[in-house]
Amino acid sequence: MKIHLAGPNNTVLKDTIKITGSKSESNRSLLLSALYPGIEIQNLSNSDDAQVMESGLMQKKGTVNIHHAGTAMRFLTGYFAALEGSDVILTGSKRMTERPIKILVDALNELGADISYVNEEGYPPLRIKGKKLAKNQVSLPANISSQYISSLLLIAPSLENGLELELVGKITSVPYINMTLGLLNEIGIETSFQGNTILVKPKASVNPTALVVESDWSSASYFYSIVALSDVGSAITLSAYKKSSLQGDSVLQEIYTDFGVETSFGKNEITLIKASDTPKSFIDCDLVNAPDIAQTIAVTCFGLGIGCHLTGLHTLKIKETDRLEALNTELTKLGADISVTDKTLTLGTSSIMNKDIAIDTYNDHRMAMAFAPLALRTSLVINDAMVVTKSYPDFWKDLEKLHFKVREL
Ligand SMILES: O=C(O)C1=C[C@@H](OP(=O)(O)O)[C@@H](O)[C@H](O)C1
Ligand SMILES: C=C(OP(=O)(O)O)C(=O)O
Repeated sequence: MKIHLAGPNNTVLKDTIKITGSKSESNRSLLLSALYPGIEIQNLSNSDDAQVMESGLMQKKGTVNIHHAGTAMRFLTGYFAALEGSDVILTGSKRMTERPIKILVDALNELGADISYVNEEGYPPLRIKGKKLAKNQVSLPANISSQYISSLLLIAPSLENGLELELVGKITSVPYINMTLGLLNEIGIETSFQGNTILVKPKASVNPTALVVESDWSSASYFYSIVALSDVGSAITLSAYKKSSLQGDSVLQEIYTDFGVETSFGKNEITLIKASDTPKSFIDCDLVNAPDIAQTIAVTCFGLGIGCHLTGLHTLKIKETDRLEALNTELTKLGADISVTDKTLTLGTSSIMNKDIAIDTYNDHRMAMAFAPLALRTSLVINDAMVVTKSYPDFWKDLEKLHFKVREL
């Protein structure tokens, strides 16, 4: 579906929006509840990625297709590898067959798993025959994707002797590792993370617990961008959020002060307020701990006409699409002065914004959602707009609530 998007007539925005649960917390919680009966999950994400995770966990034989969901691909690889009696082909979308998984497969096979490649070595689809994993120590490179580490950590307490992981190299996306450990701790599993070593103690069963998934901070980023591009006095309330979050993308609160957006916490909610019309003139930001908000920040800077230098982006090339190339192409179409390397993005100060440009989304939900706030400055076309269902199925409905004009073409 292709849409034409225009901003609201009144650009002082006021509304309240309930955002679905974090897909990262949801997919971890779903896996833990499959391993440990008695875990109840509240505010589960309604995203495609959580749905494929939930149905994947119910299978033990045959083909399991997780479409575009990186977390489901990586977490289910660990899950099936340690699930005695399972025999599955784990596969996904065409893009998923291009996203590397060798580091995780090598680590699991080293622990005693039986995983082989159906086609190309190092990439899905995988043939996984579940068995008891005999060893409890392994080391793996930590600079490509933290999801490999989280996958091992999630099954770790169910292994007879727990797990000791040694992380090699510079660790990327650290908050996601801490999120995994935080959830293990919430259900009573002991862990430690010191230097490059993570330890997880074994646990045969857990007490009945409710895991309350916080709403998704990466999804909140699009409203930060909308508020940044709106007029002073705008106030958008989002629920359900906690002051002490497991999600690294909650760093948005600090980053967006540079764009004049203040965050105030209420009970289970945040209000984003456009407090000032004088954003910083240049944004310098290392996003190694929060890669999923890179697209949002780059587009906010472009919308405000301010330059930026974003670093720590080396993982963006292996996500839903090569996000650095996608940003380069789409922002150039809009008139931006942009350059990218394989780990950085630089945007020059610019006042040009071409009108009615059709934004391609490359099967990447974040391309569609990151560009949408620009409708406050110019009308846009978003191609393949329903890509948003990967993490945020109600995104366009929520923009209509804010009086954006969303017209199907
Ligand atoms: O563990 C997770 O839930 C995630 C980890 C990050 O991936 P990388 O560790 O591959 O950067 C992030 O980009 C992804 O959206 C979700
Ligand atoms: C990278 C992402 O997801 P995944 O790796 O889980 O597909 C994302 O949602 O931005």
